[in-house]
Amino acid sequence: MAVESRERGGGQGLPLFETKKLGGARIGHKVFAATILGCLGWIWVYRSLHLPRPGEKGRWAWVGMFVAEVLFGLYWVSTQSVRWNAVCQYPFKERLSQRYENDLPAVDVFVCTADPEAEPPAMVVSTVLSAMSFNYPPEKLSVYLSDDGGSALTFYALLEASKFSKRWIPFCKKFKVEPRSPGAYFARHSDVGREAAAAGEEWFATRKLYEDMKHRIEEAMERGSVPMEVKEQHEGFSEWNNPTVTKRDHQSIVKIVIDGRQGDAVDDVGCRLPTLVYLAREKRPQCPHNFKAGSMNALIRVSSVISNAPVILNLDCDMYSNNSDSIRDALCFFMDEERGHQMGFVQYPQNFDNITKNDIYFNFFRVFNEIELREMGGYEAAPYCGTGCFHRRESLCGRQYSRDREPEWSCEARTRRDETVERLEEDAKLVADCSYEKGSQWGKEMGVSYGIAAEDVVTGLRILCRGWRSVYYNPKREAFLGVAPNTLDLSLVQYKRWSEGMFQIFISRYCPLAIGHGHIPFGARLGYCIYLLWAPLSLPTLFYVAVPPVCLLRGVSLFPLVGSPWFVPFACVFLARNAYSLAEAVSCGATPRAWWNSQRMLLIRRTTAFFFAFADAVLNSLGVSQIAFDLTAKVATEDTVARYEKEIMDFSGSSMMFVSIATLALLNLFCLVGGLMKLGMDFKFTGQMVLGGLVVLLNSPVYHALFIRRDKGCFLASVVFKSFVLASVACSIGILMG
Ligand SMILES: O=c1ccn([C@@H]2O[C@H](COP(=O)(O)OP(=O)(O)O[C@H]3O[C@H](CO)[C@@H](O)[C@H](O)[C@H]3O)[C@@H](O)[C@H]2O)c(=O)[nH]1
Ligand SMILES: [Mn+2]
Repeated sequence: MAVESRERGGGQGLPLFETKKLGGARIGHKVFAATILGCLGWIWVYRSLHLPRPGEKGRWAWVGMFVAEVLFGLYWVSTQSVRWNAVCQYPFKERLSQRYENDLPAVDVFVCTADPEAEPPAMVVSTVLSAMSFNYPPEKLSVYLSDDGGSALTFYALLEASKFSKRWIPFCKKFKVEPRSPGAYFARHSDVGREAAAAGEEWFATRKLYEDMKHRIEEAMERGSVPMEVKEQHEGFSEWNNPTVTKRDHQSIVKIVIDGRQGDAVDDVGCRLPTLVYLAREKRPQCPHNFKAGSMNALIRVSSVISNAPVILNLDCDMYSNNSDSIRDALCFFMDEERGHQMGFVQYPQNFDNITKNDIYFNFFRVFNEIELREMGGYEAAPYCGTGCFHRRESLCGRQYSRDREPEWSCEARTRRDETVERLEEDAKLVADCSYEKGSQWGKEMGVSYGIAAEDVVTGLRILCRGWRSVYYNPKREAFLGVAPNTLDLSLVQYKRWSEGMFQIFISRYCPLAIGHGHIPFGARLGYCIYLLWAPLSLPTLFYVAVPPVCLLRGVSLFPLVGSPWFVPFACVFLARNAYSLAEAVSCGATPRAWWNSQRMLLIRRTTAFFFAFADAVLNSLGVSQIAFDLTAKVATEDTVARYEKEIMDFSGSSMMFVSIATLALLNLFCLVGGLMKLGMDFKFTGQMVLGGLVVLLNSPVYHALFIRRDKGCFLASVVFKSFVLASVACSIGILMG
């Protein structure tokens, strides 16, 4: 097929994508890296030469500082692996359509949702509608919604969306609407805008239809049930007739809501509609369902029965498509005649449409998207990040890459064009049953991996180890936009899941330092470790922010005298590292204030989420605890949203993480004040005071919430009480020991 099509023209022989190396300040970076490395060595020499002898005061603190500094140093070295190989990708979708417009492969889009309360169905179906209206031949497009909430309300919302799509898709195509999520589009464009003026009546009518639909869905949500007359209209609701059907206990439900093969599946202007499928895989209390990984695997199998497209796009339910050409861009990487055959997956960055100017919770992965992922892409080993990712079905299903196999783009021979809908649904239900996976390779060699809270990253690594390559593509116009957590609690819970999952990978047999020889370049494997080691990084960080302040109270000096030559490397590392990270963030579009906020969030994450993740991962590996998937809620009360938009931190929550945040902040404050009173401005302690002073400065919103603010986003009284007690105990121990 490839040869034949190429002859049809379309810039014959020209590649479908180009990869360009990003040059930039390479020499400057090398000088910087060498300087830091030199200084790190200098610090280590200082520590080993000045270690207090056994029995001397502060020996253990010194040993701890030494170990922490060695670990920070090594970690820093690994972060350099993703700072010298950046590339930029340029797909040529015009060439793609010139050469292959009639032979484009079918694409299956998977959208996962898990809970109608945390993930409102109105939002979910907006994402589904954005996927249905991709600029792509509809007969080759199928959209699957996996509902782990097993909720009739979500099914109802999908039915509503299928009706609305008949109006929405032609509207999008006619007026070249972007983004094609109706929720996002109407939120962004008002009725006095240019768009409304251009489309006139039709614009208002479409918005009215959308708002009525949204209203009906939200009303059903509030009532907690689907309207009776709707239930009677669609036999699909009979699945929920049995009162024993609950979120955690129900049979497989598969409903082909739109069957794209049928002649009558057309929109308001007579164009074909894409296929639309609702899936709630079987759930039984005694049967582990493996969270999102389990739902992805059920989707892979169910879709193989119904449409079996060779390309799969995976989206979280909040990640709507912001660019209707993303499929075409992604296909350029898979279909390029030279290099396409080895591409296993194409990852787009995760972006959000609710980031505030100074990004108080450091949600926006700016440097990660603009620098680190581009570098991983430079190694052709971009990680799979769970959403916004196009997969080749065969690589996701566990197939080894082989040079000799021609890629198979046509739908598999086993197309079931003539099968009835009922038959397809019955067959699909079988593969969505719990029993289907028993004793199989699903979750192991096939599909998305089980047992690790970061199922996406480990799955990506395993695909790379089977010889496939991966691309990271970061287009100018964001391809997908989602909802970032808007409270501290949500953000920390999310980071806890990520860091725990990633550390689990590090201690599993898929540790990238141990596997991937010959498949994944060493630099990329080291690059993976940056994230996989988040959790253990909490230990030296906790030491570094808890022990020096206590030592200050005790009068134990941990840093060299200001003015002595030994002070130079400390100052150098501190200044150069921060200046560099500030410059990096600003060059990626962050405000200086956002950078400052990011430093606070790094401190908070490392001392809370990462630490608890570390503890849980260790317990988990000992078999004491089980992995969990704490969903990130995508809705919040008005009060919370208002605080988020005003960039006021929200500390409400009773988790131990909040106790840790407040305790560390208070400890540093008490010790700094105590130390200053006891020691005055002693140059021997300047280093410690500066360190403590910085921690206090970073924590200013914490003190504000502890002592001044009186709104609902403050710490709970119980958290305040516990942290005062803990901080005071730590200080007293310090004083007594001194
Ligand atoms: O049992 C479950 C739990 C979650 N989900 C879905 O998984 C997606 C991601 O969940 P979310 O709570 O939004 O987590 P995030 O932290 O935002 O997710 C990131 O991190 C996860 C791994 O930790 C990846 O699975 C996600 O794709 C990635 O976007 C959502 O669409 C959920 O509906 C399920 O389908 N079933
Ligand atoms: Mn999410």
